[in-house]
Amino acid sequence: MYASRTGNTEQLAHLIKKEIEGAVPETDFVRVEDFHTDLLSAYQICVIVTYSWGNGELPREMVRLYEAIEQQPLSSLVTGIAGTGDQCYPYFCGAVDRFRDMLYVHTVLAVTLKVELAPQQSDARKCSLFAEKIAEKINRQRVLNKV
Ligand SMILES: Cc1cc2nc3c(=O)[nH]c(=O)nc-3n(C[C@H](O)[C@H](O)[C@H](O)COP(=O)(O)O)c2cc1C
Repeated sequence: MYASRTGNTEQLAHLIKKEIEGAVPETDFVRVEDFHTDLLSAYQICVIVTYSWGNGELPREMVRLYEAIEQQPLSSLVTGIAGTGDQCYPYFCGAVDRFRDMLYVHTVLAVTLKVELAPQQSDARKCSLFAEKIAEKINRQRVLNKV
């Protein structure tokens, strides 16, 4: 799930999606504005990709998702949070940090990733590691749930 104004975060979301598809059989790829938060509990994994706004704030369109995760019982949802930002701003990728802190408390947070503006070739490896961390966490959850 992603939010993007000028395309950097959408590019990052596509890279992550490509990597996750190699690790997870069935995925949906949606802009956050098009996602019904009532469906969150139907998913095993939720990956959020966001830009930052204001002074390291969440984009307005991400607030509904943030609050829904905070309020719903999603303690076995495996999550990952990634984002793009600009180091010129004092709070680089602040929205990633805000999500990270909330997801750590309310879900099974597997991984975080911050990328400077548009993703570069060197970020592809980071996206691959991001997907690996998600897959590892899902496998661990499966083992734990069997015990
Ligand atoms: C008004 C404004 C405020 C921003 N505030 C921040 C910020 O606080 N922290 C940060 O890391 N980036 C900030 N950015 C940079 C964007 O998050 C960055 O350019 C991002 O890659 C945009 O993603 P998008 O192309 O998907 O829209 C800001 C950009 C604008 C225009």
